[in-house]
Amino acid sequence: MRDTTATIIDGKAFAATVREQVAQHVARLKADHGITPGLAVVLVGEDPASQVYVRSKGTQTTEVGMNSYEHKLPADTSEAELLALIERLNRDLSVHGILVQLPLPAHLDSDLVINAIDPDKDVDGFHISNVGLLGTGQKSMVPCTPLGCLMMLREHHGSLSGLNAVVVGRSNIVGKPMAQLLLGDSCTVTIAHSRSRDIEALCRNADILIAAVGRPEMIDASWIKPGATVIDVGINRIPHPDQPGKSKLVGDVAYDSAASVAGAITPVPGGVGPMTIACLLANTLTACSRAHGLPEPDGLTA
Ligand SMILES: Nc1nc2c(c(=O)[nH]1)N[C@@H](CN(C=O)c1ccc(C(=O)N[C@@H](CCC(=O)O)C(=O)O)cc1)CN2
Repeated sequence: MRDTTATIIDGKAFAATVREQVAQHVARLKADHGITPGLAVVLVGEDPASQVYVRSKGTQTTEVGMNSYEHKLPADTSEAELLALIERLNRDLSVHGILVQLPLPAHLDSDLVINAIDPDKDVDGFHISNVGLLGTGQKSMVPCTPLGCLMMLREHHGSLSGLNAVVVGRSNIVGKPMAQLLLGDSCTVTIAHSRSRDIEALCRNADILIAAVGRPEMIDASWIKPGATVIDVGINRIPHPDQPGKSKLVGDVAYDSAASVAGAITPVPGGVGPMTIACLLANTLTACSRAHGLPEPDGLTA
């Protein structure tokens, strides 16, 4: 083990700079073209974490000068009602971005709902057209969490070309698009998952390790190559070890252990999470610029 500790990649501070850049572009869009980007967020049901995220999205959208449209629907909303709302938002010219907060209640088919969103307004980048465009290296809307990770990696490393990147987790919303983005930046990419053989050895080969499995503190120092950059996407609430009845937020990485070996690491909270919403604002600005045939903001897309 090295006796140094890792550089902390401060996602909270980075997200503030992204929001500032978005705000400056929005001010220019208003002043020069009389355009205000609009983001519609749809929440179905009362999942407490989703309510917090949706509130935060609304507040941050208005703080950067965009219009925020919140649609809160009851948990028993039918698929037909939800699809009708999406259709209305697709046609609404004041709405440039549409996001349906996940997870949806179990009776709703998430794939069907997401694929009903106009791909040009799909600021989550989850629509099958955007998935295909990203996978073939074409211009698309890019999922917010992986985009935030990529921005932090580019800022920390400069070029990522030729680096070994291991993504632990193969979800459609983080693992797979993250791997595509790293490939786009010329990394050598491995996607590891629960069935991977000797997953620790795979990870120890990584110059860049992305943890996106949703298992609290699964990855410790013994999985990490000395000096590697570790990006922790996990957000897991566990019982607080010292305060009975309270909970604590941890990532997929055992932070103290990992930080003793890694070269750089994102904390939880305050790492990837804040970048997710900042990138949602960046994507809304991108969608608005494209809709009006205006140049896309530099440094805010993949
Ligand atoms: N339609 C979508 N649904 C969901 C997404 C998404 O990108 N699109 N991602 C997650 C939830 N999420 C945004 O929606 C999100 C999660 C976490 C954070 C965040 O800032 N986390 C903080 C800690 C917050 C806390 O104390 O609980 C941090 O990590 O510092 C922002 C957004 C699932 N659904």
